Amino acid sequence: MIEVLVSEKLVVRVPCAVIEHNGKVLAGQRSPALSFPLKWEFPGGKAEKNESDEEALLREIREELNVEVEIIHKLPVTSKDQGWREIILVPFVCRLNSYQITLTEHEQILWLKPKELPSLDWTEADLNVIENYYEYLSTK
Ligand SMILES: Nc1nc2c([nH]c(=O)n2[C@H]2C[C@H](O)[C@@H](COP(=O)(O)OP(=O)(O)OP(=O)(O)O)O2)c(=O)[nH]1
Repeated sequence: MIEVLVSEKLVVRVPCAVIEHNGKVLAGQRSPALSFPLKWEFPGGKAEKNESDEEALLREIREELNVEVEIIHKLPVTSKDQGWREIILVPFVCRLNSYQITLTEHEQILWLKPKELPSLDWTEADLNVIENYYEYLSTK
């Protein structure tokens, strides 16, 4: 995991995936046992030492969903200040390359049309990701 102290604050880099398939997007609900319990997120997780954002993303998606994805587009980085640490979300639009999903960490997943995404209770940082995803869709 890469954790950098900047001005006494821990900065954590978290690549995450906006996975598209058949016009829908995958949303994952966090486990009740984790931080941000039961909030919705884009699958991904903290990068490890010496890992690029892309490598970390592909590894996390394999670990959490047991599928392969292909990166299509990098969305703007967004951050969430938690007081004691700052989470830097690095979102990538991805497509599925294998289709048999097995959940190892999430409580559940949902496939939603892009316009349906705001109906879920997302982590705060993800609201920016959704806005940036809409912006990306509008330019396609
Ligand atoms: N994967 C992912 N994490 C997110 C999103 N939004 C958001 O605030 N986060 C936060 C939740 C976690 O604190 C962190 C990702 O950490 P992680 O998934 O590798 O591990 P974790 O739940 O055990 O993390 P932690 O909070 O206990 O340190 O980023 C998101 O869309 N996707």
